[in-house]
Amino acid sequence: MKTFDALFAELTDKAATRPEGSGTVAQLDAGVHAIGKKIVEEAAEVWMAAEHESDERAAEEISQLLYHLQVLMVAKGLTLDDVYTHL
Ligand SMILES: N=c1c2ncn([C@@H]3O[C@H](COP(=O)(O)OP(=O)(O)OP(=O)(O)O)[C@@H](O)[C@H]3O)c2ncn1[C@@H]1O[C@H](COP(=O)(O)O)[C@@H](O)[C@H]1O
Repeated sequence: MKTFDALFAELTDKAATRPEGSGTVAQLDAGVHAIGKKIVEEAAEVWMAAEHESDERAAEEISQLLYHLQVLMVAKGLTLDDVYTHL
């Protein structure tokens, strides 16, 4: 099972190596504005799933929100430590 830290390492590598067909690379190329809009969309989906759908659906939407937050971190050049220091 993938962890938050392992996903971040994977996305950081994708940004550096830019493999063909990577959705992450496409999002990074779209830029911070587009990634930010995706985060807002995913956050709304988390809310709706938590209030109206199953726990499994809510967990799935949360995983997608975490992914998009990580894409934004990579786009901004933020590290895990930059965030963890505020937890
Ligand atoms: N964990 C994720 C992940 N979660 C969410 N997403 C993306 O976020 C989208 C979720 O969007 P929705 O379900 O809201 O569907 P949608 O609105 O139709 O999506 P779009 O049309 O906006 O793409 C998915 O379609 C994926 O594009 C993810 N994309 C990739 N990963 C992981 O990131 C890693 C790198 O992926 P690639 O860069 O694609 O190789 C791999 O381990 C992947 O499993």
